[in-house]
Amino acid sequence: TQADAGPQYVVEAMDTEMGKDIHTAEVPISDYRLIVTRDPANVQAMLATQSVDWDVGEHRTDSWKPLFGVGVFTSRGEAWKHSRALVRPQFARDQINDLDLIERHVQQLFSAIDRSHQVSKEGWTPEFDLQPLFYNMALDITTELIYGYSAGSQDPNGRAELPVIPGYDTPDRQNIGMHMDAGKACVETRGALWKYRWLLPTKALNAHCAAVHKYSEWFVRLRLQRGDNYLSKIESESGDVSKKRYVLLDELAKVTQDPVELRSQTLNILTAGRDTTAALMGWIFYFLSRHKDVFDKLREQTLNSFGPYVASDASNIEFKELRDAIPYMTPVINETLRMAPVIPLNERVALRDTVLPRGGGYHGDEPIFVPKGRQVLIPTYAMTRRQDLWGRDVDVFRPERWEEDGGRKFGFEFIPFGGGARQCLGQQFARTKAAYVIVRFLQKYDKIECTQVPPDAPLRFHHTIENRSGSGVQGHKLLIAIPMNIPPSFLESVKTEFPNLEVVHHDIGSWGQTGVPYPDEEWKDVTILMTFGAFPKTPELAPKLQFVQLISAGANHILEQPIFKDTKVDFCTANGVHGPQISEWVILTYLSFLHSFPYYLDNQRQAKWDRGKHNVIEDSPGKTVGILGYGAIGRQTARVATAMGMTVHAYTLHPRPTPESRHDDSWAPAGLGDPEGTFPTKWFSGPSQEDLHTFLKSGLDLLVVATPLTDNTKSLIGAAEFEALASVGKGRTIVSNIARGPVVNTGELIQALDKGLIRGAALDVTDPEPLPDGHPLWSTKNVIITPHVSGASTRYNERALAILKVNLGRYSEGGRLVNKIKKKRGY
Ligand code: HEM
Repeated sequence: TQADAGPQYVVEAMDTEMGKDIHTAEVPISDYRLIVTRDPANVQAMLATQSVDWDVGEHRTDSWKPLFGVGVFTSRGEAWKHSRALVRPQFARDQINDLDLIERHVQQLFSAIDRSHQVSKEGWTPEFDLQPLFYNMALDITTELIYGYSAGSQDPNGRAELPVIPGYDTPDRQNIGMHMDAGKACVETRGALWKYRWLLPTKALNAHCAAVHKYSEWFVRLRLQRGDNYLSKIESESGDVSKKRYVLLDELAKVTQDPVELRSQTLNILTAGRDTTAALMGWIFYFLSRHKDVFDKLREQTLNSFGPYVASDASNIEFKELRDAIPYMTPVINETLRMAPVIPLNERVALRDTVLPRGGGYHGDEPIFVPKGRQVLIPTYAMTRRQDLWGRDVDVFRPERWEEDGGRKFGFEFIPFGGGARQCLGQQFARTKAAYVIVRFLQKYDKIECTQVPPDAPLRFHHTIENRSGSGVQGHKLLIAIPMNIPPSFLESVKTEFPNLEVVHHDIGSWGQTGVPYPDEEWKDVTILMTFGAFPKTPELAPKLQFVQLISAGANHILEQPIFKDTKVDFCTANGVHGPQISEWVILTYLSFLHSFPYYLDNQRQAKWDRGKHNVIEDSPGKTVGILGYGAIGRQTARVATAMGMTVHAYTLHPRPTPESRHDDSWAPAGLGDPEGTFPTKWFSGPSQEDLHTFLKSGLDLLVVATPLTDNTKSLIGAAEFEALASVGKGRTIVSNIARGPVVNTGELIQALDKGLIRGAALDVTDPEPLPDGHPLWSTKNVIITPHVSGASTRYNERALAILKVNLGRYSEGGRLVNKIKKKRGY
């Protein structure tokens, strides 16, 4: 679906188009018919009791085969039986739940967090996305379990050295995750377009398949060359040689020596085991961060059983205890899987003419005929959203439901791990791994806070095995072409959070530079660009470009660029970078007037001790600031002014009558600005001069001009407006312009100051600009002028990069980009 929420769409479509009590339907899709059933009785028949009549469809098997070969996950019929018999015994062994292995990788996860996210004095790390870290960790654990050596994605510098196989290049451990993800993305598109898959280009898919195969083949070759138990005896990355380790490839090679079979079976397990558990852990922490009561209860039980965190010692955590010692653990994991089944859609195909037990007849409770070849969609997600099965609070995350009535028993209405003949082989391993990671996390961290806004935004699922958060920039290339140094800590944190995003930085000479010293052919892979105004020579050179993050708060300078005008590329501004420094400038100059600072500074220059003006000094509590244009700068100014005891009046072009309409979802540094729009006590709006004057006559001590310069705002503040201010303010208003010079009519401003209609003017911008020598404004009384510098701050770059990071996160989640420019409007 457009919203990329296929599983939810199935529920909504069934509920609205058929009714909440209809659970099985046949739907025509283009030129074929599909059965959808969320009836556990039918699901049980297909997966278990009548499984001989059913198998997975060729969409699944044939679309996956190029990438992972024929294995337990990608085969049907006899080939599947053979595969299952080969790998199943491995999962019955306790050694597969190797807690030492998991512990080492959990420690690397903690180190990755510590490296990139400095803890504040209050003990909090900055906000970051855990999901990609879980993907890395799961990749490392699964590759080590399967091949003996981990991909080392969490700690590339700490990778164990590989032996040399003469004539074979060592495998590309750096990029295996990226190739798997990008290959999977191609496979999914092929699967979705199944009949028309021949329309799709195959070059990228072939390249990813070749890279994934080559990776696996290298280990298979090593094992076959060096013989039995070679892999399990190699020194583990911890340097521990004392214990014989479990390595899946070692064990499988005792049964078959066919290199293609070994490659395919191990890759099948690698894909089945990696993304699923990573996504599950992501969802668990998704819910824990939103449910403090659950977090606290689980943490209390964890500490009671295993004590507080000791980095070097996890030896008291036993496999069995993980299951039994923390009663709340299974309810939390189950409830997560109910709310967010990692595989929300499954399917089967009828191998022969057959029946499903329910869905037919007038009341829908009689069997239905299913002809051979008909595909049946099993919306796992829809079954765990049925109120009649789970209760009215079905949409609420409540682990306690699993503890009620002596513990909830479940059947085929809860099948996150499938069921029957093809039930997941890794369920135990996945649950152990998830429980172990939770225990170590809760031992180490006493709180976790969700920073998503709003925290209860709808869940988004995709039809494939993944949690949408944080993984969506895999295979992307970010080019940063800006005139600034990028702190290594920033690059490091981007690497950690978006491990498969390629980042290239060009420190171009100046803001004005339009070209990037970047060969034309290199542009072709760039998908994300950060710049002020440096673009490829033609849009065609960057065909994959998806979004551009500008480092400026405005976009006037790019409106005529073909890449802006003529393409669908999204553009985002750095709106919000200026809030803190410009609001400080506004208050600084305002207080300078109140505290007679220009007078005292002049005296100081002349070494003159003269208290002359002290009896006219004022302070600001109780005074009123009017903010013309309530955007990022205005909102931060309102925050500071409110803290000083001032009253805030806001003016916006369009009315903001409801609390929602006062919200602002553009970027602001954490804890700053006024995202909710709650500081103004009065809100004015309207396009006419009369509307504007109503605002100006509201008794303003300070008027902050913070509106963009457009044809409509040119000379917006002129003689009539100064009169309006004076009619109520009696000459007490100070006008502060931090917008653009032409918004205020310069000649009429000078007259207003001369006539005493306003008390003073603080101008960071003038018209003309730069203000020429001898211009009368220089010598007008009660004016403070600075040369367009209020937006400068040593922290500008840091904030611009923070916006980029927010947008990388949002883009990767498929979410709405922050500060996105509406192209028609131009800002
Ligand atoms: C939260 C974690 C996991 C979930 C939710 C999950 C879910 C599933 C589901 C729903 C199926 C059945 C597919 C079908 O009916 O066609 C399945 C199959 C399978 N899973 Fe998992 N899985 C998880 C973790 C793992 C892990 C960690 C491994 C291995 C290390 C694994 C190995 C397999 C294999 C080999 C199959 C194929 C079984 C067959 O077709 O015979 N899974 N999994």
